[in-house]
Amino acid sequence: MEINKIILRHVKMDLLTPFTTSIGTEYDKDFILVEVQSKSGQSGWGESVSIKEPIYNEETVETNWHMMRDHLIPLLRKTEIMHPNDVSQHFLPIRRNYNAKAAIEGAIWDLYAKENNISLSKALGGVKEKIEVGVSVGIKQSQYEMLRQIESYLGEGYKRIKVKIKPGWDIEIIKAIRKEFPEIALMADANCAYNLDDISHLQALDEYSLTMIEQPLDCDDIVDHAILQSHLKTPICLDESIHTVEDARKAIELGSCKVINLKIGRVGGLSESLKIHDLCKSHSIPMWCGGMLEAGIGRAHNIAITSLSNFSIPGDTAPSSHYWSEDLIAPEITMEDGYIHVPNSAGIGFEPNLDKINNIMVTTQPFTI
Ligand SMILES: O=C(O)CCC(=O)C1=CC=C[C@@H](O)[C@@H]1C(=O)O
Ligand SMILES: [Mg+2]
Repeated sequence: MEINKIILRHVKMDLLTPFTTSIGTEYDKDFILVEVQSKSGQSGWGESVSIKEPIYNEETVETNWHMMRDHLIPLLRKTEIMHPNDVSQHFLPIRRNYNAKAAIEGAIWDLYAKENNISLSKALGGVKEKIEVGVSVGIKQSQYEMLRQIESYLGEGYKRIKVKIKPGWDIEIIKAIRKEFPEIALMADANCAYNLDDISHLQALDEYSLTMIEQPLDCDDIVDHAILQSHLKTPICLDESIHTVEDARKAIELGSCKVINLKIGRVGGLSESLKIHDLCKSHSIPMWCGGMLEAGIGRAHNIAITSLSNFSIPGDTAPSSHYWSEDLIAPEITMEDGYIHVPNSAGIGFEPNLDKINNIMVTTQPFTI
């Protein structure tokens, strides 16, 4: 692969509706788009999932820009990329900064798929032509508002409902949801809001047939989740705790979880995602693709990875119109009867809308390679 230019774009988009979790509320998204150009004239696109504040992980838009400009892009100038799998190897000397690494690596995967005239899904080993879509419902002001929102999402066809919980907004809201919707596929995401003193409290959730409880304990924990899982009937799903395939191996070996939420940005890119996929598949640990309120570029990458066989649970891959008044890709991502079709055109299968991107741009900088 003959990459000769990388363009970083810091953009800002307003969310259609604020999104509240146990760690905060997002009203808009600042994030970085990565365009990788090759001598062939093709462009590959990636999107960083880092947000303004370091509240989900330690990265921010600012740290991304610094890491990309001062460390990751200079590294690429000194190395040769024969295949996208080489990128994460070249990035190994740099610790963590997984969101920044994934955005660049994802753009290179997209470029590679385009230059080989195959979809990103096929380049990754995808097997599905359409994926089931779940939706993540933020914390609401009241039970009534939550129940009406879920009713509305079910009417749109979503295959799985994920609700956010935290101390004081957990047992009662899950009980109310189950009373009104006894049969739906329902899961809860705690975003690290509990600790081992809450074991008996969380055991109360076991009677509501949740498909999983996501990340109940600390964001870097694997050991205590194993203790908690031994006390719960409900499967634990890990999100924030899993940064590498080694984390996933340890979690599986310790029995810390029975499901893994895969986020391409959290694990440093698609190559690591494939390793985690194959490990989970070999241990019969089902996966789903988590969301980070991505715009269309990042969402397109999520659709591609979700087409792999072990992604057996609907992910947080709602269509463009769930998040944005206008997405930054054309065509936008749409959902039919709770499914999104996996593009079979080259690369991520969606073109960047450069007019939209220029209108929402905060700053941009090109780098020659
Ligand atoms: O992208 C979506 O639709 C779901 C977003 C979502 O649930 C999250 C986004 C960012 C951080 C977290 O609060 C949360 C998650 O844990 O998945
Ligand atoms: Mg989560």
